[in-house]
Amino acid sequence: MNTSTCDTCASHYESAQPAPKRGIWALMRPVQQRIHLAMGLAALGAVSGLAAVAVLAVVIAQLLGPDPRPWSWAVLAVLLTGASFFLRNQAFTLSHMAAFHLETILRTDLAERMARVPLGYLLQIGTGALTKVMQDDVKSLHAFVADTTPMIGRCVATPLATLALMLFIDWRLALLALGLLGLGILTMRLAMRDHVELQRRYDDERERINNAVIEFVQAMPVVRTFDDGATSFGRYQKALDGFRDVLAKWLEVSAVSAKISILILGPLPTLLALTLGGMLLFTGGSLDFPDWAAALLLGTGMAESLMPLMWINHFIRKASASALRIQELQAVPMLPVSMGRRKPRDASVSFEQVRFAYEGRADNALDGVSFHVPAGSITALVGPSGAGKTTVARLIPRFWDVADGSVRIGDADVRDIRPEDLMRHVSFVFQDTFLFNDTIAANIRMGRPEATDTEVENATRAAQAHDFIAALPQGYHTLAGDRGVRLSGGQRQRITIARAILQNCPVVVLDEATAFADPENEAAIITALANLMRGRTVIIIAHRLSTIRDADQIVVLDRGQMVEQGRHDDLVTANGVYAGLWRSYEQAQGWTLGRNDTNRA
Ligand SMILES: Nc1ncnc2c1ncn2[C@@H]1O[C@H](COP(=O)(O)OP(=O)(O)OP(=O)(O)O)[C@@H](O)[C@H]1O
Repeated sequence: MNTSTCDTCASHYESAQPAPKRGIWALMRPVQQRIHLAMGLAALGAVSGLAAVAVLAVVIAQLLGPDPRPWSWAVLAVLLTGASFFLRNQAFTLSHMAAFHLETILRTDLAERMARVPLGYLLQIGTGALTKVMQDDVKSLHAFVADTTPMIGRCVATPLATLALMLFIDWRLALLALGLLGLGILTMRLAMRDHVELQRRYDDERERINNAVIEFVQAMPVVRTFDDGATSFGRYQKALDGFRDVLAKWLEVSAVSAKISILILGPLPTLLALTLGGMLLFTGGSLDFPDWAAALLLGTGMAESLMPLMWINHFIRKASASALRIQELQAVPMLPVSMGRRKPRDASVSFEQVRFAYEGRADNALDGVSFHVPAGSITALVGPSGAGKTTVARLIPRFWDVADGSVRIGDADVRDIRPEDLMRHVSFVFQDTFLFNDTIAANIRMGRPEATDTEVENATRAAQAHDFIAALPQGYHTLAGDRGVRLSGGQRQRITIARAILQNCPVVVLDEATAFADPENEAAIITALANLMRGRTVIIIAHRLSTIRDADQIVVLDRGQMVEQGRHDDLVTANGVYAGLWRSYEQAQGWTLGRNDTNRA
């Protein structure tokens, strides 16, 4: 993206920097030392446990010897067992602390990034996908660091340490146990053949089910008005069938070998092999009883200690997928923060040769758009659907940055204005009003946190919202938002207007604010908007052309270009695009009245 027209932007999009390392281990780097320590402690705990078993074998040897006084060895076995518990416990405490720390780091980092990536990007990916990454994926990484990393330490250390001890005790029995272990690993690999492909298909099918469920639930009100839900339920059912097929295939491919590997890696086959092999050596006189007992005690668990690797692999894959999604979000280029700190000189707004294209679109959404909005005047953006009106409105608060040209407020390029200053100069009333899960007063106060109760009430009265708020069970202290009271679309809009009035910015951008209001609400909203617009520079998108008849200036857009500019009467006389839109608008109004008249007749 070209930022050359921005005078003093110090930083460029971060994508210009070399791509950082990807993957789960790269993401865990901030807590890497603690994780390594946790893995080391877990490994040491496993080795202590094995050492305790080996010492028990010495105790047995002592008991069978000529002078049976094994007490000091018994005490050592107890101490080693205690040490094993302690080290295991420490490893888990450490890994859990690392997990919490990593979770805090990731959540803070993602939240800070989300505050700086283009708002338009957030709109594009949608809140569902964003929530999944910030909640589920971060949680899955937490679980991996907390529970799986110490397990990896143990799984690696146990078979190695057992093998070393076995080799020390009797190399022949060690080789016997190793042979079984090899056989187990071989069948395990057989069970996991085609695993990568099947896992990919499994993940895909799961994703399809998730999407089908979301679609099924979200689209329910729409679907049910057209059919009985059979279409979307059909898609859901199909996704379930696909999932079942993958599972069946997986079972078919791996069931037998998985069972065999579980059997081989279980303790019994090794026990049996070591008993029979040991018996032969013992009766042949080349193995004494204590060594045999030690090999039996140690070797039995060697193969079994590999079993967790089967599911650890699954955890690593799951956490890696989460890590990649988190890193994708982290890689979104952030809007450059201005070092210029320019302040707008006045409340005028101008677009200068603005060109802008949405990512992935070959055509320009705006192409060379220039217009000037003098301070304190009202400019209406008009044009057919897809002309670029919303894009113009969204470039002012930097939902995106322009590709060429500039958007200026009081002669300062918006990219040179600090975000806080931009917020202080421009307020926005968009269609999709969002209310936080907090009291109505707190929602309005977001416009100016230090505002007094009287100021909040005055703004609310000007926004025609005081009466309905006062009538709510807890008045201004009623909860709004997700878990709060249900407010109508028009009521929510008036709360947003109150927020903007309280914010008291010299420039106001309105996006079709009255589009969905019912007649009663509409009258209230028009009064509220008139109060908001008074004395301010206003840029308004309104489909209902009657509301903008008196605008100081109408900017007519068509296919991303400004095709006309002027006052209503002049544009109607000019008989161009606006005149056509106006005629259609009047006809639509007339059609409605005509129908009503007919009905009445
Ligand atoms: N997020 C987006 N990603 C890709 N293209 C987009 C996006 N938003 C808008 N567009 C495209 O940019 C062009 C201008 O869209 P814009 O929403 O600004 O038009 P509009 O005049 O506000 O339309 P409407 O009156 O229907 O809301 C259209 O071609 C549209 O398809």
